[in-house]
Amino acid sequence: MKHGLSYTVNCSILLTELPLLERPAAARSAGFDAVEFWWPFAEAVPADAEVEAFVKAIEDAGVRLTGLNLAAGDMPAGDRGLVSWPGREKELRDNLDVVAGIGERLGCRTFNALYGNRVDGAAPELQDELAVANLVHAAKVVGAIGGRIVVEPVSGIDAYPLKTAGDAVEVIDQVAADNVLLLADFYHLAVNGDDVPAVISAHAQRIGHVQIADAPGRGAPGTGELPLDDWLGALEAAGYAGLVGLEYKADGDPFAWLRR
Ligand SMILES: O=C(O)C(=O)CO
Repeated sequence: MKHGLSYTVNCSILLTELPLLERPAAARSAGFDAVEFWWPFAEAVPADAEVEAFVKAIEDAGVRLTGLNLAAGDMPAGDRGLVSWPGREKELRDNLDVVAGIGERLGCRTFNALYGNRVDGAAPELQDELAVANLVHAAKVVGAIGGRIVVEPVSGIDAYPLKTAGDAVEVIDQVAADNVLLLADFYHLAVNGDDVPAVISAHAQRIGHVQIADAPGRGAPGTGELPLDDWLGALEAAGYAGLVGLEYKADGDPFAWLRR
């Protein structure tokens, strides 16, 4: 390893052979003390009992919840966030209250606000204005518990407008809140053709979270061609001291590469 950064297991993409609530304990058994999740409920505002079961699963597993995505719509159907989606403002705000409640109870302070896809019939400029207003609000809500919002460029969905770190930083600049930072997912950035070493040099101070997967294929490190270890070393040397989210797909033992 060319870095000393610690990992957090993304339990929405890993360990998916298990029911969601069993994944934190499986991450713990595999030797990790930190997990992160995409929004783990079908609804933006789930029933109290569902929230209780989720909180209990994390607490009982003895892991920390280190990251949580805001509700993002129907992810399997291709939705990637509500932040710029006209007409879903109330749902997003209601969701944020639940998110902050979970964050407060579990000590989670990093929240991924997926931007949302371009919507047919909506003017992109108006979607972008709405996104900035929603992110200002989100920053206030999670700021009240000492939290931060991270904004993520994503690959694989043409309609998702934030492709590069520069696209996300442009939005973050407009929000102009200290607790809104870049989520640098090296897989998404590389697949979208971004220059990851240049992103690290230009934006290391504004990176609030990092995630990794190899490309092509979004598999574990070593299954593709990305120099992830070099990039993490460069990121650490540039001052990043946060966690690295393991956000890849895996068959068999998902953590074998860490023991090699
Ligand atoms: O949708 C994805 O691929 C993500 O990384 C969401 O956080």
